[in-house]
Amino acid sequence: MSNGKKDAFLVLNAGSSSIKYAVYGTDLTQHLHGQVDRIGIGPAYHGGKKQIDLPVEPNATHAEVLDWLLNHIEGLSHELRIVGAGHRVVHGGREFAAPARVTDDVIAKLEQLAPLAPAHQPHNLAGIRAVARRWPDILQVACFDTAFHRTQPRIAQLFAIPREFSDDGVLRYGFHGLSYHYIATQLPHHLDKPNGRVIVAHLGNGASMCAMQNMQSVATTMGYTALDGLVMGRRCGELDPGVIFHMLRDRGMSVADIETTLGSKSGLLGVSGLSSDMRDLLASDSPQAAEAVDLFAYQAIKKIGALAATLGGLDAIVFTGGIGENSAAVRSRILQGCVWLGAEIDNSANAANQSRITCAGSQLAAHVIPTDEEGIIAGETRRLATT
Ligand SMILES: Nc1ncnc2c1ncn2[C@@H]1O[C@H](COP(=O)(O)OP(=O)(O)O)[C@@H](O)[C@H]1O
Ligand SMILES: CC(=O)OP(=O)(O)O
Ligand SMILES: [Mg+2]
Repeated sequence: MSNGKKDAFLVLNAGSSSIKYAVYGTDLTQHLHGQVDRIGIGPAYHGGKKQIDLPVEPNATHAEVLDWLLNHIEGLSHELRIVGAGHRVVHGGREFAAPARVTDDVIAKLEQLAPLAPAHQPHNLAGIRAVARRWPDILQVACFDTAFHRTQPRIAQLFAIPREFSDDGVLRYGFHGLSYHYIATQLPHHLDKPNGRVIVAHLGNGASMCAMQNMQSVATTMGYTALDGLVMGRRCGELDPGVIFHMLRDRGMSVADIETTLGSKSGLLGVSGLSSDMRDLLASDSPQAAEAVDLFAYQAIKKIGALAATLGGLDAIVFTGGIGENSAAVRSRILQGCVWLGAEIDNSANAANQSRITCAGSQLAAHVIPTDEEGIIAGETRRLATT
């Protein structure tokens, strides 16, 4: 405490279409929490019960939104003194298997990983730099999306390419690890068999699944980058690598064109031709929007089948992330494809976003658990601040 102000930690979580923030006391009491979403479409701010359109252009960048947000947070938190900041950093590569204090050397290493997470890492690093400018000399902690998946067995991390690549770190790292870490801490409060065979589906603008056994990651759908796996808002997910040769050779596309096409013009946006936002697609009567939603559900069902096979069966599935937490329609579509695994959906529990959305006695339990990446980052920031 200084000047009557209470010490506090700021948490920033920059996703591909959102920036979430929170401010916690040193006892981890949450003082503020909010987010700007729909970045790139028409940013809107939600904080507490307030939802406002931002005083920025509809196509405002993450950097412009961040600038507005830090001013806004400072305005809201004048009784607090920011003494540390924790950041979500999407790619930690091979080196960062645990949260790290940010130093110039750490920033340089994270910068090198930025090409592997172009929709995230630059925003994560911009957040670190913006905080350093505003609150020089405070402790900053980087918490990695990749770290939770380091428990995957080697076989789950390997691509079937020549060994020299894997030896150099071309491996399935997996992402959304802060979300999976939080959900793992919640499984004992929700599931009958928290140590059993569980698939957690983090369905947001980026989407992935994690197969857990004993609450640890044993397999995941994202890979070396966050492009692999499920259909996402703007990312293609699983793709035959031959399509890339076709784009290069037969369409004369550059590497940069291909990266933009697969990383920000594909997924729900590319298939629907309408929007990357699931809410827009569900509200639309266009056949292309319906096909995009069909493909999203189809790929999710397919990946559940594959992950359930690696687990040798399935006890529970947990939905989280913007779509997973809020869309009864999408959860219902996915669970209809899990009847063979013993899912009996409870439609009224599902419509109400309740914690358990399958009937009592359903062989496969399905749950909705809101994620809290910010809470995990705050805990880690305090841990590093006090050790
Ligand atoms: N009520 C809803 N129904 C369907 N989809 C929703 C709903 N609320 C949010 N979403 C979806 O969640 C996505 C954002 O998820 P979120 O996990 O917050 O994103 P990010 O990946 O940027 O962290 C939006 O693009 C939108 O498609
Ligand atoms: C890794 C990733 O896809 O994150 P997000 O869902 O926040 O875009
Ligand atoms: Mg996210």
